[in-house]
Amino acid sequence: MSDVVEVRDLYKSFGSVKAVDGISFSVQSGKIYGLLGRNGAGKTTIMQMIAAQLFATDGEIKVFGQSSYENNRVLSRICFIKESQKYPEHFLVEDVLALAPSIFPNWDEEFAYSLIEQFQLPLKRRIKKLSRGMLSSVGIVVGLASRAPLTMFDEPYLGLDAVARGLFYDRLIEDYAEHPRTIILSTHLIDEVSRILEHVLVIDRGKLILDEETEALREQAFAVAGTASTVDTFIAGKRTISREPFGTFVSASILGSLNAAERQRAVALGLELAPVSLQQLIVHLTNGKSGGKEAEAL
Ligand SMILES: Nc1ncnc2c1ncn2[C@@H]1O[C@H](COP(=O)(O)OP(=O)(O)OP(=O)(O)O)[C@@H](O)[C@H]1O
Repeated sequence: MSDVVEVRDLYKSFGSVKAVDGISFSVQSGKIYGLLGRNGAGKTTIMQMIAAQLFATDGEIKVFGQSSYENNRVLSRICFIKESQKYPEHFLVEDVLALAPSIFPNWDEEFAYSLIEQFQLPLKRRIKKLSRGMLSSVGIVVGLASRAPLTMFDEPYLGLDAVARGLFYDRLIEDYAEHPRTIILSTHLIDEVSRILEHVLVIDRGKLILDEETEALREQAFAVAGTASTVDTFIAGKRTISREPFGTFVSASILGSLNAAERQRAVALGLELAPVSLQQLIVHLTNGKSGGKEAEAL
């Protein structure tokens, strides 16, 4: 698989703030990446540098094998949907759709209009009169219908309700299956998006602290649920990430994998086994690396 983005020893400072502090990673083609981390971790700054909207203080970024700065061949293959996307003052929703084909060579107009309908966006309304959620929906429509080979969504769902977020995930995964491309999604809602992420990059205070395939991560832990005493007997001696009581029941997350005999024992004891929450696992794995409480909630 070829690399769409290669980031090597990347630094970005704003005065004394080290927003990005020596990061290296690669993004492979045809995968969905989650760029995760707490507020101020450096996610937006990294995406801005990939999209050539910000100069690095030091380090190297290659996108499709080249520098993206003032490079139209590369920039025409990137769609970057920002959290605070700005549009010209007078723009209507339909003006955004009319402009898009000149920016994105793979723009699919029919798909765009079907998304506009599904997100219930008013074509004739001024962008500046849209609600926060509607504005996010416009970004999502552009991001999806652009079909850009590298599409980056930076917290694309501010103000979006759960129904609209579900619609976004469903349309993204369906369209991605038909038109494979590389997607980087920055988000705090890890569990909500975990089903669509194939790879996670976790940033903490400007540093990359986790770079892992989602499947490999999931195999590092499991959840077990049942009556408190049975769960406690089963997890004795195992590395417990969390233990949550629900009345007389308990659900516990354990680090490590189970062999066949242990699985059989769990079933015989009447316990339920399930994959662990990605959010919980990432928080646990990153706590040690980030030095404590800071990673408690991503
Ligand atoms: N233009 C700027 N001038 C000064 N500091 C900045 C600037 N842009 C970002 N920063 C700082 O750089 C750090 C990283 O910010 P960034 O926006 O990349 O974080 P983020 O991970 O995207 O956060 P969030 O999840 O809240 O959007 C923060 O400390 C932020 O205050």
